[in-house]
This record gives sequence, C-alpha cells and structure tokens, in this order.
Amino acid sequence: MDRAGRAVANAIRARWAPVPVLVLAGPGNNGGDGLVAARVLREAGWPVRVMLLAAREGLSTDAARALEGWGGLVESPASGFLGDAALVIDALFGAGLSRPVEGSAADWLVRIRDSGLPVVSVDLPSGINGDARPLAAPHLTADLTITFHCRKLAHLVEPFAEMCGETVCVDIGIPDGWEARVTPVAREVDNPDWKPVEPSGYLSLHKHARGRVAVFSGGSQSSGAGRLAAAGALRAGAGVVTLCTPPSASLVNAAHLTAIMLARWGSDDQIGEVLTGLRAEAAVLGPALGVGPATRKAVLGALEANVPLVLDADALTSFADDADSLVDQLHDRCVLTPHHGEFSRLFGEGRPNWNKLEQAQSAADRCGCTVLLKGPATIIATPGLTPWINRHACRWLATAGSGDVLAGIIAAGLAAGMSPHDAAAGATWLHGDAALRQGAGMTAEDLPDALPGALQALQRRRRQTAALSHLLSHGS
Ligand SMILES: NC(=O)C1=CN([C@@H]2O[C@H](COP(=O)(O)OP(=O)(O)OC[C@H]3O[C@@H](n4cnc5c(N)ncnc54)[C@H](O)[C@@H]3O)[C@@H](O)[C@H]2O)[C@@H](O)CC1
Repeated sequence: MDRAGRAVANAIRARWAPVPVLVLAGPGNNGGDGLVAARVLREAGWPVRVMLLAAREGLSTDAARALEGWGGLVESPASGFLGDAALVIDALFGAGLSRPVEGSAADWLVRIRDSGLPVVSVDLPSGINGDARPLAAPHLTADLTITFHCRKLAHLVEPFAEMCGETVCVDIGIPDGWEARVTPVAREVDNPDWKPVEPSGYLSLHKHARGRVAVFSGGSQSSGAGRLAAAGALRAGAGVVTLCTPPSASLVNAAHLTAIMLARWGSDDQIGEVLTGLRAEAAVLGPALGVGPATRKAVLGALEANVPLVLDADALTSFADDADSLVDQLHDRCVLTPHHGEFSRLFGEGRPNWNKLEQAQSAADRCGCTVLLKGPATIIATPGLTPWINRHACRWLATAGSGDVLAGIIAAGLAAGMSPHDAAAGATWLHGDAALRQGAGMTAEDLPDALPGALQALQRRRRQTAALSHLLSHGS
C-alpha cells in the first residue's frame, strides 16, 4: 500500500505544480492508497485536505494504518465539500467495488463530476468495476488513473478505458511468478508473432512458399474493398495474392492492380473450384460483396472447400436473419471479423451484464472458431484459448475501408500457416501500428503502404526482446 500510495503521489507531482488537493478516501485499501498519497504530497509541501467516506472504525486494517500515517485533520463534508480544491484524488472505491454506488457516496461522485475539477483516480475511477461490466449508477471520469502491477479489463476496453483518462500502470514490487498462479482473463497483444516475414524462413523461400491468398471482389460499383484487402495481404507478406473478380469488375480491377493477380469469378463458377484452381491457402470473403443470397452461396461454398477463411462485412450481414445457417457450417480455421453493428446483427447483445470479452468469447464458442470483435480495443476470442486484446491502434482507423485491409492482413497470416488466433492478433497489431505511423489524415489506402515500416519495427522489437531474454537467462 505504501508503494501504491507513493506511486500515486509521484505521478501527480510529475504532472502538476503544487495545488490544493482534496483526497476522498473510501473504507477499503483503495482509500488506504489515497491516504498514503495524501501524506506524501503533504510532506512535499502540497496543501492537502482529506475526507473519509466511512467512519474510522469501518476502515480496513491497512487503511486504518494509513490514516494513522496521515495523522492530520479529517474534514467533514459539512464544512465545505470541495472548498478551494484544485485537484481531487479519488480513492473511494477501486477493485473492491461490489455493488452500485448509492447514498452519500453517489452524492460525492455527482458533486465531483459536476465541479469539473481534474480528477486523479486510484486504480479505477470510482463507480467503474475492474471487469468492465455495464454501469447502472454514477461513476467518475478521471483525467489520470494510476493502477498497480497490471491493467484490469476496464483499463483496456471501451467505454471504460476512455473514462480512465491517461492510465499509468506502476510496478509495486509484486514478485515474478504471480501470473503463473492465476488464469488471466485476457492478454494484451504486444510484439506478436508474424510468420509471413520471419527471418528464419523467408530469405530461402520462393513466393509460393510464403502463402497464397485469394480475395473475392464485389462488382463494378464496389470493387475497391476487395483491392484494399488484397493490398493488405500482399504488403503483410503473402507471396501470391489473387483478386477473384466478377466479369463486371474485371476492367476496373485490372486498371488498378499490378503485383496482385486477377482471376475470373463468374456467378456460375463454383467458388470451391476457384479456390482449388488457385491453390489458395487462405481466402477473404465479404468486403463489398453485397448482402443477399449470392453472398450466402459464396460463403457456404467457400466453407465447404475447407480453406482458412476470413469472413468480414457482407459475408456476415448476409446471415443476419439466420445466423445458425452460417454457424453450423463454420470450421476452426475461420476468422470472423465483425464490428459492433455486424456482431449484434449476427449474435445479438448477449446477457445484459456481459462485458465485451464475454460477448466475443460466447460468440467464438458458439461458432467453434475465432471471432475478432473490432473497436478501440479489439478482442480476439477462440474456443479454449486466452483471448487477446489489442489496443495498439488509434482513432484514425475509424475510416472507410480500414477493416478490409485488416481482413487481408489476417489472410496473409493464415496462408503462412499461423493459427487463426495468432494470425488475427498479429494482424490487428500490425494494422494498428500502420495507422499510428500514418496518423491524422490517413485513409485506408495509406495502410498497406505503412505496413513495411510496421513489419520492420516489429522485427526489430522481436530481435531486441530475444536478445534481452538471452542475456537474462545466460548472464552477460
Ligand atoms: N490487490 C493488490 O495487490 C493491491 C491493491 N491495492 C489497492 O486496494 C484496492 C482494493 O482494495 P479493497 O479490496 O479493500 O477494495 P476497495 O477499497 O476498492 O473497496 C472495498 C470497500 O468498499 C466497500 N464497497 C464496495 N462497493 C461499495 C459500494 N458500492 N458502496 C459502498 N461501499 C462499497 C466494501 O464493503 C469494502 O469496505 C485496489 O483498488 C487498490 O487501490 C493497492 O494497495 C496495491 C496492492
């Protein structure tokens, strides 16, 4: 608790010049952290006031000890709640929030929120629970949240992550090996594997050994999405990418493409035969294919061919009225990539108190394959595996066509032999990294061009991590 409280005080001192601070402390250890921070700030010469939500005898043992350490005045709200405070430290409830906030606690939250004062929350903004379940009561929105050891789900998934403001995770000396004793609910994607460009293999390989991807194009009025997916696949490392195009879009596609091959895909062609003819090792279906029976037939045909498949956009929405007819045919080498709207059209919202992780996991379990639920935090769920969460991304990805590029990148990973779970994770990270490189003003067309930079950065990071772990295990 001492380290946690000091970390809170230090994070504040690193960001603000001394200002009058009001510390609001709850009955548990979260309140104790706030009381330690109060003492440390006072020792640093800051004007600090403290208010307790609970009676002294209702405090946890550690919080009572922290109150002794504070040793100063504990004010009552009756004497003027916010007074001259210019900054509020919210240490009311953290990980121990067990029910909706009501009564005087709720009143405090509303008054702080309405004051517009900057808020620093200890561990979590009060009223938000760590496992990111929907809220039914008042909560705070913080400017800065300091959490300890590792982030909780609420620090990662929307809308809660945004409510935490800047989130800092500090090491408080919890010994190594702690993770081995608990099952994490999810893992954050960081330095992912990306087999299509692994140095061990690709220098000695030819293009066909790096994976063959087929992408299916919409008609003449909607051919761009397929080209974006194909460009994503090629830039992400697939050796051969073919855009299968209906005759109506042949000319427009041919006029736009150079390294990407073209193949005819007529309405009478069996999609399985097209895939076999191309010896496709992964395929993308859905971007701008159109919603309706033709797309349903194409998807079911591709599923029968048993090729690793990325199903996106219209390939999902075409089954919105009859999800079972899709779910029954899916196999474990499929990746479904819905955004929230496509997800709820297909699977509904699930139980009212489910968080985003549970929604995605339940859909993956029902489908028997990987489901990638897009958003500021993208969730990747696969039956029997720990879900991935990717936050390595930026808001510029909310632009038309960016999902098409992602579908193509995933297919490149699948064609190189990656598992659907890891291909989806690696692709999401690379897609986010490409967007971070382009920044404001980027469009989906810019993403494939940014992929070489993202891939090279990932290779550097992985080399550094490998060198570091070699050093740690063998000594210098
Ligand atoms: N777990 C750890 O390893 C560490 C935890 N630390 C701190 O400990 C906190 C968790 O401490 P606690 O488990 O004591 O939990 P909290 O301090 O978050 O809250 C628990 C207390 O609040 C009461 N409570 C819960 N919901 C309420 C509601 N809606 N209305 C009124 N009262 C409510 C409970 O009855 C209990 O008295 C973390 O958030 C973090 O700040 C840190 O000290 C660092 C180490």
